[in-house]
Amino acid sequence: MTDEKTPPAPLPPLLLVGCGQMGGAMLAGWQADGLAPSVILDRHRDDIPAPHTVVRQAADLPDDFTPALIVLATKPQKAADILPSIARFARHAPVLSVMAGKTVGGLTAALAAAGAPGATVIRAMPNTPSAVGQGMTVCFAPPAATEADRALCTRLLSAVGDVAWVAEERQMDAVTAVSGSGPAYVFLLAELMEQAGIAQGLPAGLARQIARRTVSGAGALMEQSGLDAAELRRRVTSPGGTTQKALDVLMAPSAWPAEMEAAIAAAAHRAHELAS
Ligand SMILES: NC(=O)c1ccc[n+]([C@@H]2O[C@H](COP(=O)([O-])OP(=O)(O)OC[C@H]3O[C@@H](n4cnc5c(N)ncnc54)[C@H](OP(=O)(O)O)[C@@H]3O)[C@@H](O)[C@H]2O)c1
Ligand code: PRO
Repeated sequence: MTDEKTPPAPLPPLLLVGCGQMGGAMLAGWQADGLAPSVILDRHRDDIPAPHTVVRQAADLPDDFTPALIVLATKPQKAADILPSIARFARHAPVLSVMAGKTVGGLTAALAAAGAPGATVIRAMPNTPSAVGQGMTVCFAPPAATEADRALCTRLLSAVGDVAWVAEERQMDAVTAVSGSGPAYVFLLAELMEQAGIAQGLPAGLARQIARRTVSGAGALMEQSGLDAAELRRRVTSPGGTTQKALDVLMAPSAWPAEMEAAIAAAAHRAHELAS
């Protein structure tokens, strides 16, 4: 008998289409987890070491490559250009799209028109903390996807963070607005706290250090404590103290509560628009 856990299955060979901010973030995590020799299509990357192969244009994709999964990580606006060039691989391997907005139905139809009828398409919305294994990815699979397809996606995406699945595709727009775009809201918070610290007379370097560390430290505390965010907030807020004065500004009904709701609604609306 041994207490040692069975190691997870090795990550399979991928065709990664687009290796920019999001594709690159996921690839960094997958490389750290022993990704099998894969092919990356991106015109800008020349820094990805063996055993992986980088091609700059779709015409250079090797005919004899048999990926277990095709990951689509180009901008949604480029989907129509790229899909015909990868359709030949989609006849044999499922497609995992991380493109905001693009629907399973739309991608499946485009692949069928490009010569891959009946291709299996699964959607995922990851975020850039995947680069450090702290990602949050939410997936949607249509009924045509098999349990093996779903397990493959879960295995791959759990190598770079947490994974959840939704049963209704329309929920992907809200997910995109909250966790896909969400790191940007948190980074903005760090930026604004730094600027406000400088406005209060702090040296720029110190303002930067305390803003960044406060954001990352609060995130780590939330993660490790498992407590509700609201309870952690209350534990900082002494009655009649300094935090309460700041929260009176931020939590006014027309301030952050309304602004965050409007911001997330705007992002979700844009995700919906990107479908077409
Ligand atoms: N960034 C995020 O935080 C995030 C989070 C979740 C989901 N996503 C989704 O992930 C996708 C990628 O976003 P991103 O921010 O990573 O975009 P990005 O940085 O522009 O990455 C896409 C990469 O693919 C390359 N590319 C596109 N078409 C190509 C072609 N035909 N041949 C060779 N290379 C090609 C692009 O080069 P060019 O720039 O020259 O075209 C670029 O290097 C989007 O659909 C987005 O909705 C992004
Ligand atoms: N980045 C992509 C966008 O801004 C999708 C979520 C995060 O459209």
